[in-house]
Amino acid sequence: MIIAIEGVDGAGKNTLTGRLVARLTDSGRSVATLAYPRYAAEPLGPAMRGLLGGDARLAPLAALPRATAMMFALDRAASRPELDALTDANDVVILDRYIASNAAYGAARLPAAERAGFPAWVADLELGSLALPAPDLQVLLRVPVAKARAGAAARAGDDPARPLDAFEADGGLQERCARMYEDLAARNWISPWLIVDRDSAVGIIEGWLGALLR
Ligand SMILES: Nc1ncnc2c1ncn2[C@@H]1O[C@H](COP(=O)(O)OP(=O)(O)O)[C@@H](O)[C@H]1O
Ligand SMILES: Cc1cn([C@H]2C[C@H](O)[C@@H](COP(=O)(O)OP(=O)(O)O)O2)c(=O)[nH]c1=O
Repeated sequence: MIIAIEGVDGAGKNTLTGRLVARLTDSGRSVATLAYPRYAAEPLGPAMRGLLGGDARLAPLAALPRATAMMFALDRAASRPELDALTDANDVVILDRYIASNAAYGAARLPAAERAGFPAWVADLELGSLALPAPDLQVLLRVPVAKARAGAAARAGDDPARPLDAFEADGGLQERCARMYEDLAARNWISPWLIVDRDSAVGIIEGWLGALLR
């Protein structure tokens, strides 16, 4: 079973993923995780990092939301053997971001008139052309954008190796993204969604999984 954790930068996806792994492991489930984008995976990882980090050589690509989204989608397509192996070997695979990140961030980067149609473009590309598996459950970790931004900024301050990237530094983008996520979750885009906050997230997700894995 594939669960995707989604939300704006600094929402707490990585923290929640760790807590879920601990809780599920304690209850005897086998769990694996995978985080997208896969910065460490050649050949696309360094390009995605450069694109988000403002590498001037990639500026023409970074300026095009569809080109940027294509890069993230191709990273997922290239991860398919790893994703399939993890899915086969475990009860639960938790993904820290997946296809909906492209729908939310890509739409948020487009002019308003092109936004509404973008999630369908992503679904056609990733579920259609690239034949990626739909997640069984998508979790929107809902945190006020100002709070998430403060978390991302604190993390960047604590870790010199992790400065804010171009998307994280753009407050307007994060606000539009949060609205896109609300829209995707409200209409259960490509699969069922759960909306949770930081405090209740682990318990609610565990409850859902208990029913699904029975
Ligand atoms: N449940 C929580 N309660 C309080 N702080 C949290 C919680 N989850 C995450 N944080 C803090 O918020 C910041 C961003 O968390 P992180 O998990 O790295 O977010 P993301 O993976 O969504 O970017 C970190 O400083 C983290 O310690
Ligand atoms: C996985 C993915 C991420 N993104 C964006 C969201 C983030 O702002 C950015 C980087 O992902 P992020 O998870 O924030 O990586 P890290 O926290 O390790 O730097 O890429 C997309 O636009 N589409 C995608 O498919």
